[in-house]
Amino acid sequence: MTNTRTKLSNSRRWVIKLGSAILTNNGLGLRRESLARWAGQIATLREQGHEVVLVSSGAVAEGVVRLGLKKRPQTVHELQATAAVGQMGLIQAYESCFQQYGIRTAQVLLTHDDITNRERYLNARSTLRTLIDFGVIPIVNENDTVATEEIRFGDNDTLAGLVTNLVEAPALVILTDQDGLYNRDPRRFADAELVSEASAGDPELEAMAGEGTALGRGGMTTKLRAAAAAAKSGADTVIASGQTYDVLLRIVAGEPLGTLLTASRSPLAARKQWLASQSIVRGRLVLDDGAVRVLREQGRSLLAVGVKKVEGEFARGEIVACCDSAGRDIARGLVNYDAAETRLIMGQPSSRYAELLGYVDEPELIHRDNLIIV
Ligand SMILES: Nc1ncnc2c1ncn2[C@@H]1O[C@H](COP(=O)(O)OP(=O)(O)O)[C@@H](O)[C@H]1O
Ligand SMILES: N[C@@H](CCC(=O)OP(=O)(O)O)C(=O)O
Repeated sequence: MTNTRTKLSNSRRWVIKLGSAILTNNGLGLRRESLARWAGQIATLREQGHEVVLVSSGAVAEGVVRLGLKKRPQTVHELQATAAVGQMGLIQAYESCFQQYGIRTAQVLLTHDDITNRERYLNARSTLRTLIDFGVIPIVNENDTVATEEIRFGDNDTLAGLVTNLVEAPALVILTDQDGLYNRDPRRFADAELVSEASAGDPELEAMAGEGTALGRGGMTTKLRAAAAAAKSGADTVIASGQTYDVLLRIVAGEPLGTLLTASRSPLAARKQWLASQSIVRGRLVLDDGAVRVLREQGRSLLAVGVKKVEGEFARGEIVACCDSAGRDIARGLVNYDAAETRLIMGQPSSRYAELLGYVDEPELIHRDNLIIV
């Protein structure tokens, strides 16, 4: 076992992407027996203490059958309508598989815009994290009714990479119909060799990747891009075959299956480096001496009780600077409340947030994972 495989097996949270190529009967309906097998493995992972977020394709394939069509439609509006019909069946299939293990599931439909827009990003992130905290398995798919490029292209890999960032999972597994990334397309070259490990984002890999199948057309290119995106938040990616026996259990146990694409930084280090590189600071919080001390000396989160003054206008999720009473910058971080809300809760304990704001998001004003000392 390589060091990274061992490290990977210690990951608590896993994003697992199931692609059209293995999930569907050649684009006509879902492979329910395979789905039941993966659900069984995921139930075991949960018993072992792992958290799982699923990114699943298959809506169009299931819609094709439900609508009695002979083949996958061609036009974008027909694909969208077919996905809307099929998504019902997809979710129903997951719900009944997981129900056998007493596990609740939730449907989460996202577009890329939901993830790139800062505020919607934070909302999607809070919802997904809350679902995980509730012990629910989120089943994520592209919101095909409004997406156009992705549905035409048949790519849920990119979404899986973005979801990995969103839930800050240290590990992403992409299950497809090949054993992993080969040095060239194994469907076209019989002598293609499997790449067992490489760095995510290595430009040399793209040259090896070809197009995908007719149903899932992203092929290896989109999987490599997803791994590069996941690596930005410090996640390692494994690309493997969904047909391999007990594939998920074995990958999580650290067995060297498929292709491992490693991230160069840990998730926390990646986030802190991203924070340090951001130059736009939207506002300033003046802290009392006690707050300055716990931030600096104990690496704690910032609570509103330690804030004396709020300067500037900022939205939830933007970056603010924190300074001491003499005006010296001591930290910066992503703030959980906007400027008006922060003015209402400053100097107050978290227990009063609900009364002052009418609701509570997070108990911290800036969580320690989203804070760097400068
Ligand atoms: N270098 C490569 N290594 C492995 N598979 C490749 C490579 N280049 C292209 N492919 C193709 O990518 C396909 C998987 O991608 P895709 O059809 O998009 O699947 P999914 O629906 O799982 O996302 C494989 O069937 C394979 O033919
Ligand atoms: N979102 C769509 C299709 C996405 C898709 O096929 O992507 P992929 O599994 O990456 O080939 C669906 O559920 O049918």
